[in-house]
Amino acid sequence: MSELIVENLNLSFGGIKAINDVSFTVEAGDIYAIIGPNGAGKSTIFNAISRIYTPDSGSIRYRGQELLERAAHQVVDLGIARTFQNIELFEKATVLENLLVGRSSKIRTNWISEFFFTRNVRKEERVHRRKTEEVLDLLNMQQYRYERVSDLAYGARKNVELARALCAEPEILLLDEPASGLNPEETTDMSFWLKDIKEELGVTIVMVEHDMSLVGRIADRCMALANGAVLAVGSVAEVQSDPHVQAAYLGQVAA
Ligand SMILES: Nc1ncnc2c1ncn2[C@@H]1O[C@H](COP(=O)(O)OP(=O)(O)OP(=O)(O)O)[C@@H](O)[C@H]1O
Repeated sequence: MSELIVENLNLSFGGIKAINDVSFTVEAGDIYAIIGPNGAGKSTIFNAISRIYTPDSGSIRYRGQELLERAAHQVVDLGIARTFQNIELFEKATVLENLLVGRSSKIRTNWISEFFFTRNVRKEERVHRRKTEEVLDLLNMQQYRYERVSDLAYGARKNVELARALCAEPEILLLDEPASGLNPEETTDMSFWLKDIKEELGVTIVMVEHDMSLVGRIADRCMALANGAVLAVGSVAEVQSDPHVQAAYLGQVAA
């Protein structure tokens, strides 16, 4: 089943055409990789899906619903969570506190019941804590629970960001460069976490990634972009062997 259908997306910043008639489809349960050289438009696509940017034209349908008719907070409520290229966490807060922030889209009680700390609030808090513990277990992060984010190494902070996105119980996870800044061992760990998230939680993953070793290991489908336009779509092997991709993307990386 198609989970996300992007059609004829166009987005310009002044004279720069960041996205040029981009269309692609993500099937439910897949890991879908978006690759391309710097400035290709990868993050802009994520920002359009999560409604930070409004495209000039086109359509982004998630399970049949037009996302361009929704505001950013509604996109999260629909089950789409994301991470950012540059880690965006509350640095002075603990890991657990950051994860509880990830639960905010699931909070159903209002400020009056919270003020009086009613039974519903206590019950809801238990559910949030249980969910965050499940995520900590899944990503093997229990030992970091009470650590301040600012005290963690970079690789661990990347995991916290992933964990926080998972705490929203998403159906689709948009990951902007999950392996950037990670060493080879951490990248291997990340590939296992992402496979677990796909296989154990059934979450669809769309990831922007430069690290082709990670993409090759886990992506079911791949789209290559350059200058805002689609160069090739297919399996990772098909996309990597496409002559347009080799010229535009791999050529630049090798240069
Ligand atoms: N807010 C913005 N204002 C103006 N131009 C922007 C803005 N965001 C992106 N761009 C431009 O749009 C184009 C696509 O940028 P984008 O960040 O999507 O590329 P990218 O493929 O994610 O690159 P990278 O791999 O370096 O992150 C670039 O030319 C970029 O300079």
